[in-house]
Amino acid sequence: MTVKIGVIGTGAIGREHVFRLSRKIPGAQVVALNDVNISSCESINSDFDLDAKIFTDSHELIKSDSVDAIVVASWGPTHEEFVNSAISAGKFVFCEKPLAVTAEGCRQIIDAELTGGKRLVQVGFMRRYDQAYQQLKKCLQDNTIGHPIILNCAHRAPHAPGFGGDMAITDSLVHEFDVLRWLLDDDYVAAQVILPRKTSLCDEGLQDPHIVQLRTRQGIHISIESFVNAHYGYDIQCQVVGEKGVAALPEPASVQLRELGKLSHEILIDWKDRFVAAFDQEFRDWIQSIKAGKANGPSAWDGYVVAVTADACVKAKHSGQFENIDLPPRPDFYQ
Ligand SMILES: NC(=O)c1ccc[n+]([C@@H]2O[C@H](COP(=O)([O-])OP(=O)(O)OC[C@H]3O[C@@H](n4cnc5c(N)ncnc54)[C@H](O)[C@@H]3O)[C@@H](O)[C@H]2O)c1
Ligand SMILES: O[C@H]1[C@H](O)[C@@H](O)[C@H](O)[C@@H](O)[C@H]1O
Repeated sequence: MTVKIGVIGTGAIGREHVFRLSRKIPGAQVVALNDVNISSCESINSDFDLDAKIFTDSHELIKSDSVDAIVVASWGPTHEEFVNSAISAGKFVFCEKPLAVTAEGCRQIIDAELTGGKRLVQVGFMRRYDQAYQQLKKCLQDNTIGHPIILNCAHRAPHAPGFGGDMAITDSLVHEFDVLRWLLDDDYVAAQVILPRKTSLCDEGLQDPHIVQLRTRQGIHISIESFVNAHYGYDIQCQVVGEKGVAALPEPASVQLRELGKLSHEILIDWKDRFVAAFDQEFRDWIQSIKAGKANGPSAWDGYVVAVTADACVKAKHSGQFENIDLPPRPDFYQ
């Protein structure tokens, strides 16, 4: 069986996903494209030698009989509308983060899925599929370092073009908010945001970096440095301090060089290169889950928890205080 896919949003990541679904993932075929910028769909068809039908109306693409499942990779504020439309059409939908830009929007998606009685939504939290994070999780599950007590993490990117307001939290740190609760099998109860001296090497008016502190139900203290204009590279760090040892996320493999009086390693620059294998695995799993008839990756509930966490962090950034993260009980549907 080939899963026929329609992709909404063919910008930077939409283009990447069309490429991987068409060239790398068995059992998938991209048959339909939609973007407000039609020329980006046309160039994808010609660059990847595809013959996908270009829809000018995203809702027509979602309803089309020729489309089995939808990938939403458009601008964040459009996600909620397209995911709800896919649920109404009874179709599987993979939605890039964020699931919705408000926690309330995520909650409504959960309600729609619960009413339909079937898990259809997967959210694009690809770090769970990254081998380095999986190795770190295995180390914690094996109790190698005892109970985790403190996490020291960093999310550094060279530049953040187009970033404004609180996007370092709502657009970037959402990856940490998802992957760390998955890593620890825990949930957050409170957040505080500390604002260090601003870098002078970013757009005027932007606060960068941030230090986000999270407290979990088990009492674990998490500190995440978000520095999205760090210039030197794309660098994701996660160190877990346990009762009897320390475990750190493995670095991406790179050749160790000794030359001209230096010992060096390359550091990646682009997020696409850091998580390429994770994106591939995420889509392999998604296609398998569609064939099996039930979405099983990061769920609408996970998208909701992340949105509640991001809201608390934004509030904490402006109040300077610890803010509570209040979650209702997780519905059995998402266990
Ligand atoms: N998982 C990840 O690591 C990751 C990486 C990058 C981006 N993303 C997410 O993917 C989404 C897209 O990001 P991007 O970097 O590709 O942005 P982008 O700006 O390059 O692309 C967004 C595309 O959406 C299109 N679009 C906007 N409104 C639309 C609408 N109403 N209908 C159809 N198309 C519409 C735009 O024309 C554009 O082509 C964002 O939500 C972003 O947070 C996730
Ligand atoms: O949209 C991107 C993407 O999600 C990357 O994985 C993340 O590290 C960036 O900071 C973010 O802006």
